[in-house]
Amino acid sequence: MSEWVIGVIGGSGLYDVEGFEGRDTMRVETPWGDPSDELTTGRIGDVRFVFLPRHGRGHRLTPSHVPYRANIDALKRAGCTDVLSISACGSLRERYAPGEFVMVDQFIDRTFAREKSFFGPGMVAHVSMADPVCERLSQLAGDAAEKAGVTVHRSGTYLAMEGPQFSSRAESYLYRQWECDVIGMTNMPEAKLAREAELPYATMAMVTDYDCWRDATEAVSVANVLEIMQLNTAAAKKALTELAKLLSGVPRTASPQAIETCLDYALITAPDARDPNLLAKLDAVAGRALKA
Ligand SMILES: CSC[C@H]1O[C@H](OP(=O)(O)O)[C@H](O)[C@@H]1O
Ligand SMILES: Nc1ncnc2[nH]cnc12
Repeated sequence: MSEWVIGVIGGSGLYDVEGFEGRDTMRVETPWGDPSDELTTGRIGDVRFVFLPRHGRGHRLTPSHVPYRANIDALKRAGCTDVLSISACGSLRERYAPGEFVMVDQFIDRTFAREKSFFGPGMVAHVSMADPVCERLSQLAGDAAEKAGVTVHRSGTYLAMEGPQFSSRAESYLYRQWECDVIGMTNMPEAKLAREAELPYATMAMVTDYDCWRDATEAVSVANVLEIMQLNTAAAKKALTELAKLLSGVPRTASPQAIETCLDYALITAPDARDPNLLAKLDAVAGRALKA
């Protein structure tokens, strides 16, 4: 595997990426239903990208209704080697200001109304989420965002809440006590599913607001998120161009965290206890490990 194929999941405000050469769209069917939208493929320079708007074009899907399993399966079927999430988030820290980007390196998952695994009765797997993001991809995307002129924080804990309502002040204070740095509604279970699919995943979180803990600022609203998002998405698009430049001519090697083979240590169900129907659904995400 030597070519990079970067899957990009665009969040709120990022529904398309102009500037792909050889742009094409494709509908991908998955055993987990339809993904949020068509995939858009193309190249920036000589690097291949596959773009998927998380909430669908027109922002039709709530965070609870995003088909996370179908999205990750579709990106895997489309040949992605790595997946970059570009997401809006609220800041829980004074020093992470609106307009700045945070390369998330940890998550706390407080979502509760979503399918969180490709596995289940008849094929059980337990992947490690100790280090939930691909450090190499995170570093590269952070470097690219800096080259695009953005202030980038290289670590941060992302609290994933169910939504769709924003947090109460008491919740916002609590998450600060838990030492979370940013808050959003979507990157879990996405990161878990990417790991199950052996896809290196990183989150470029674009700060849009201070949630509702900060006395000096009005509480988050969609209006102020969208205002900042317009600036942030322009920067995110520039960052993708810079990422392509960084990857250009660099052969892809396996991730230093061996994410592409993590299922070798995760599958636990005995071969004769496996459910053939579930195995068939797992063809894209776990086909490599199940054949081994
Ligand atoms: C429009 S504000 C709340 C919304 O924005 C974030 O979405 P995404 O992560 O897809 O950029 C947040 O998680 C909420 O879904
Ligand atoms: N304050 C916030 N809480 C949850 N999700 C968000 N997305 C953008 N800002 C947010």
